[in-house]
Amino acid sequence: MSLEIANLNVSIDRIAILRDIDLTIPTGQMAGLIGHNGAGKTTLIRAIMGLLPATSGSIRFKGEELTQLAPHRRAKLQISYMPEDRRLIPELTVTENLLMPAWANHIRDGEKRLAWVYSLMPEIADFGERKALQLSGGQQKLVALGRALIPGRELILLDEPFEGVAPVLAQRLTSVIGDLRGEGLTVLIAESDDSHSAGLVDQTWRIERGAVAFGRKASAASANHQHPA
Ligand SMILES: Nc1ncnc2c1ncn2[C@@H]1O[C@H](COP(=O)(O)OP(=O)(O)OP(=O)(O)O)[C@@H](O)[C@H]1O
Repeated sequence: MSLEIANLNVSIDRIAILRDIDLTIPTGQMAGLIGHNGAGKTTLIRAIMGLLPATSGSIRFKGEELTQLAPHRRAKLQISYMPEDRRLIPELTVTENLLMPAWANHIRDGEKRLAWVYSLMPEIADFGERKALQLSGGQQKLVALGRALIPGRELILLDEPFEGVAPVLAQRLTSVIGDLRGEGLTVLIAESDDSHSAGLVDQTWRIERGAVAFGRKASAASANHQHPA
């Protein structure tokens, strides 16, 4: 079941921020959401998460109309998000930060999920006992991705995952996100340009001034996906 957004309008303080957004991501695919600063990427992600109400329109996932569901009910649909500013709890260890959504959402197999995240990113297992505040910005992005993956088994929304990250770590993030293929996850990657996501995604949606400008298939990524090397 895909993510299907239709005629979505979102206002903040009565100012229309998102206008008639139509966007679909088939299940298990990766999509890029590309737009300049202020185009509305974060607003769209927050609306999907239920952190901002829709003025009108529909967001459907797994057959459920999300606009009618409270944020904690959306979490039960195994939707999660990696915020642009990471929002780790600085005084907690990496492991504690990763397990936080499992505790908050009463996820029973949180430890198993943690082991899976550590297998995807062994480097963060190495500093699992360190406090989040001791990590570099790029390392924190890896941890924030891992934290999103603990509850996000169906749909994850990545808000500028590569922003402000040194090139080597950005490459590493790209590779980890690429490894999510075949896990059955539906993934949306917001970026100001497609420099990192172009090689990852099946399709790209462009957003300008709160409206989707166009969507297209990223044929190279689709082809790679269908015919893995
Ligand atoms: N709390 C708010 N109050 C008023 N306007 C807001 C608020 N949040 C966002 N906006 C406005 O909504 C528009 C879209 O912002 P949004 O953060 O979604 O853009 P973005 O594409 O994610 O860019 P950025 O990466 O700069 O955050 C911008 O014009 C912004 O000024």
